[in-house]
Amino acid sequence: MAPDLTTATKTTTSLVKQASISSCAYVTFLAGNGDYVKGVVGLAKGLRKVRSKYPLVVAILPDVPDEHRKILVSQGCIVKEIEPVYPPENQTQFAMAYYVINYSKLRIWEFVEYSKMIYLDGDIQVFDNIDHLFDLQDGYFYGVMDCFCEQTWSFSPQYKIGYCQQCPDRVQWPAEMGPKPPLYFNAGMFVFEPSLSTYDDLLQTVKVTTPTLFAEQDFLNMFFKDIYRPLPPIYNLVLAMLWRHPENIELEKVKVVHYCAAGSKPWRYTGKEENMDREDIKILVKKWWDIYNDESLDYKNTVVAAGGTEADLQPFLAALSEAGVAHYLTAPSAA
Ligand SMILES: O=c1ccn([C@@H]2O[C@H](COP(=O)(O)OP(=O)(O)O)[C@@H](O)[C@H]2O)c(=O)[nH]1
Ligand SMILES: OC[C@H]1O[C@H](O[C@@H]2[C@@H](O)[C@H](O)[C@@H](O)[C@H](O)[C@@H]2O)[C@H](O)[C@@H](O)[C@H]1O
Ligand SMILES: [Mn+2]
Repeated sequence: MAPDLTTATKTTTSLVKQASISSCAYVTFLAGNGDYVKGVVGLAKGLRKVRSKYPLVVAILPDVPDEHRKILVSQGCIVKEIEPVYPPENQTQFAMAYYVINYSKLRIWEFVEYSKMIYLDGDIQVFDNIDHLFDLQDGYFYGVMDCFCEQTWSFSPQYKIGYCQQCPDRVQWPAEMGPKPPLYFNAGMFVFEPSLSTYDDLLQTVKVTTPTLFAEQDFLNMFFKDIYRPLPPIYNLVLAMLWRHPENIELEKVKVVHYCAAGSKPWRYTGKEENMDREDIKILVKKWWDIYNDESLDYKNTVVAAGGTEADLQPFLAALSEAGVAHYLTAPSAA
């Protein structure tokens, strides 16, 4: 017996009231006409599965095809087109050539219709509700510390001496190399506050900052170093931590998984790359696919499961969208 619309209406009204106060949202970034759109669809469904009460905004570059945009809207995402941001002309070899497009992530600071946002890469999945992170104290930049031990870091001074912030006593930072690097976050997940003044400052600063190995991730670490506050690794498991620093990870407590290790993107997974034949990796990839393939988590089914057809709920969905609240009502748990 589907709940009557009165219930849905009450839920809607309270959600609209709440959102207009907090105006929070998750945000991710999509570029190109390739298969990362699958990552974003998986993320949208994962946030629904954990019953997040906030919407997912997708900042897309102009090269994202209409067909992908329609898929994202059909999954309840708020799609916002952004212009690319390019670093100054440079001879720098990025750790991965395509990192140059990641500077475009900086546009999300312009989304000032939201007071606080959580950025998540498209190759991230949220397996437990993390809405409580929106209650973190304002005025800081929150993210999870990265690891410097993977091959992708081989051109960095840290890698060359075997130093990693995840185990600072294994190899001490030598005094002759100057001060120890400040704590460094992985830019695949962070909690931030959109602000036009910060946005302008970011864009001005990027124009005069020489690009380095990890592109916008290095840039953001430099820019926010004075207000950066580390979050526990459960909020952004950089997969390499499983084999580089297993002592720092309790996999059963992890809430957010970042499929950034080489060969770990679930939608391209073959199991052939180094470490990709590990049992924990196979389990995490399957967990991603279970959500991606779960039709009960599709936006259109969650609206119907809330007791109405999409047409019945249009006025309320429009109000929700206006208030920046999640586009869907909490459906009976799919699990
Ligand atoms: O062709 C691409 C490459 C990257 N991205 C976006 O940029 C983010 C950062 O790239 P990636 O996650 O591959 O970097 P990694 O975390 O693996 O270093 C991705 O998660 C996507 O959100 C994209 O949309 N299309
Ligand atoms: O453009 C630079 C990127 O740098 C980061 O990815 C890296 C980092 O995690 C390394 O520590 C890993 O070794 C590596 O595999 C991985 O690609 C961010 O996840 C991504 O969003 C983006 O900012
Ligand atoms: Mn990533």
